[in-house]
Amino acid sequence: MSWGRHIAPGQDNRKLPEVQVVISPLHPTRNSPCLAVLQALEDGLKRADADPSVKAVTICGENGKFSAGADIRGFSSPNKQGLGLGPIVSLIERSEKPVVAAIEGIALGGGLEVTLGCHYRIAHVQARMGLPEVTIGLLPGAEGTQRLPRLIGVPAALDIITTGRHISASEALKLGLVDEVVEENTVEAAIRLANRLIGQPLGHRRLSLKPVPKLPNMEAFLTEALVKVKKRAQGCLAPELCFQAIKAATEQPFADGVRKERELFNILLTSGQAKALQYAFFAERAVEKWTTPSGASWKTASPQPIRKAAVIGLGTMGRGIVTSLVKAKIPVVALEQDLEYLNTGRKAVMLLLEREAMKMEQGGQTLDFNNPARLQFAVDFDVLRDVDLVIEAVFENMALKKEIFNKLSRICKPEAFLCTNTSALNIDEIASVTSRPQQVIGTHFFSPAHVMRLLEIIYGRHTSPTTIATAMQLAKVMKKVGVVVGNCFGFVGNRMMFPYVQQAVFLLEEGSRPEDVDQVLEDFGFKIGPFRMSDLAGLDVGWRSRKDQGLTGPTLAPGTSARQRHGYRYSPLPDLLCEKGRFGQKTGKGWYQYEKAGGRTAKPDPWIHSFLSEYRDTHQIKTRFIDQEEILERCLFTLINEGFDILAEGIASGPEHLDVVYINGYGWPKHRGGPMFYASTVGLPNILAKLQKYSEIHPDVPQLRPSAFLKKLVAMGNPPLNDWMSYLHRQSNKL
Ligand SMILES: CCC/C=C/C(=O)SCCNC(=O)CCNC(=O)[C@H](O)C(C)(C)COP(=O)([O-])OP(=O)([O-])OC[C@H]1O[C@@H](n2cnc3c(N)ncnc32)[C@H](O)[C@@H]1OP(=O)([O-])[O-]
Repeated sequence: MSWGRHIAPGQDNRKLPEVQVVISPLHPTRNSPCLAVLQALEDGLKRADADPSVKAVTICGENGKFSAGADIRGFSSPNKQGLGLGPIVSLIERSEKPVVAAIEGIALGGGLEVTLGCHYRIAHVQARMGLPEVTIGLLPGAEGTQRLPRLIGVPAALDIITTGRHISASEALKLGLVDEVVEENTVEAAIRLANRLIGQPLGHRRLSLKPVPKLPNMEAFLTEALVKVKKRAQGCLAPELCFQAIKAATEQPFADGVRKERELFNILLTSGQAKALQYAFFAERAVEKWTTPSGASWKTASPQPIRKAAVIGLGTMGRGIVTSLVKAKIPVVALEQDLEYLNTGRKAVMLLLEREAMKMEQGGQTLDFNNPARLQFAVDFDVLRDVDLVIEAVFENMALKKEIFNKLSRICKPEAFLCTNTSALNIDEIASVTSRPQQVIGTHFFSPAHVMRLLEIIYGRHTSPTTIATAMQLAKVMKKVGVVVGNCFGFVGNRMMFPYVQQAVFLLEEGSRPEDVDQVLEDFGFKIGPFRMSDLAGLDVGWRSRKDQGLTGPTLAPGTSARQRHGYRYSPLPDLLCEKGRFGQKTGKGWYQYEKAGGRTAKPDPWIHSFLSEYRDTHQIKTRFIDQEEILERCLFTLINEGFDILAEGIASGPEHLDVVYINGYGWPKHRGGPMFYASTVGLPNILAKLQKYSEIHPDVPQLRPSAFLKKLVAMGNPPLNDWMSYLHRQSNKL
């Protein structure tokens, strides 16, 4: 090579790099590699600048990956490493020698900001880029909010910075974020370009010197954009502060914009939200490392390949599951009980797939689903003989599920895995009718299954580690977050949801209106409050389950008190609504009224208000004003209390599991880190004191009685969340 020397780490075989710099490793350790990396980058640049034989510089990453950005753990370390990156980006930009970034793999966060200091950027066709700081509660604080709008304009910069989405190399090229996309060796292409640039003027390539491209209606555009950003943020601070930083770029000179960016960054850094979001980032990765109380673990279990899968039942859940499998490129057979159901299901699946294909096309991807080798519809169980895995997604009915599993056990090849999509039924009972209980597992999908990320993976008494590992691998391939949990009624998610919804209904009995309760929980950050949720899901679902449990309906013993079951408080309100045909959105009436059956806009319903007051009169309940604090505490603290019981019983192996379930399956606001993280921020002694208070007022509600594990943790001095599980079996002499 003839162009002189450059900075190129990890390219020893090319005999080029005399100055070696690694920008940031993909797997940062907990120490402070960032400081070392920054120092090395700064030293390398200074040496290149001082050395007259160096004519141009190339910056690349190690092992085919440019950089995943700053070490996220560093933001909560005392020296806040990573914050010195801005001046280094400026140093790169000021270089009198051309600097070219060679982007391979990923360039995210601080990594992409480094490239914005470079004079040119070349990306490999497979590379992905983005500024995901917003997703961990921050903003691109290395001058990225000031440089990106200057490079690609305000609308595109706003989109990328406030959503944190990753973009492909082809989109980056279209936007002007990179100058060239190559299919060959990116570093060599960058070196070639650097060679051509030697001696050419660089002023016009220094982004800090460029104006932000004007829009004819910048003010109106920004006003409208802020409304959208706030709406999407649902109480999360970072998107709005990202917006403010970009707005500063449109109004102020570069240096002032950078000062504003720093000020906003510090607000975010010290906000509890950033801590919660960063906890959520690591929690999601921690649950991949599953273990069970019997000692099975991700470390020793190996997943089996799934070359062909089947889905039984093409109702709402089955359709979404088929769609997810097709998107994951797993050939799938979709089975229904007869041709009529099959045709309805087929139409619905094809519609979903067409919509998904359209969405994917916008991102430059294709979805092949019109090929019988990829997707086959059938009514005959015989077609299941060669599949590696079956997901049964029929109606929640134990007898029906057992019948199907018995059949599957006889028809499927011996090594095939049998999964049941259930939200509460006993996995062991389902497995008991098969000859291979070790290959039976629960896979609880969330509706709509092709959209929702959560997959609760429930192992039974006999489920083998290989089966768990295979289900986890399937979740990953389907781009879902698999969380391994034990077998109990409602598993983790629904079990914690029961007391939450129960409290919401009790609050109606005592004086609240559905819209009051929903508002408080939506203000907290839930995407949707419990009554809007119940209307959306359909009140009849819970009604059917309560009838099966003998809590209501014809099997209820005559003379049972209306508001008591088994000696505890019970509210018949949801049953009464169902008896009146108010099933929620599907019937146009539920806890709210809708414009029509199937309508989606919930309006407070005066009928419900008078129904509630008549109900209170009938049962001689004195209506009282219930403040927001009580609504929030009673709903959330009972949910958290159940979480402590779940941990104590070994149903989940750590609080992160519960948090990941709630964030990904139940609309819990991510910027509050999940219910157990939230509990740790409120303080366990506070939660305990409030539960004790409410439990004294409502002694007939066992869900308000504080969990023994919660009490123990408080007695042990309120340890930090990541130490909780180590206290499970320790003795406390204060109890
Ligand atoms: C003023 C300052 C300005 C700069 C701000 C920033 O740059 S903010 C940062 C902006 N950047 C981001 O927000 C990017 C965040 N990262 C990602 O989005 C993804 O990790 C990925 C797309 C890079 C790779 O996805 P994938 O599915 O291939 O792999 P995976 O996700 O399983 O990760 C593998 C392992 O690496 C770990 N780890 C990864 N990145 C970081 C990190 N930055 N830090 C720490 N750790 C990190 C991860 O925890 C896991 O560890 P484990 O469990 O093995 O011990």
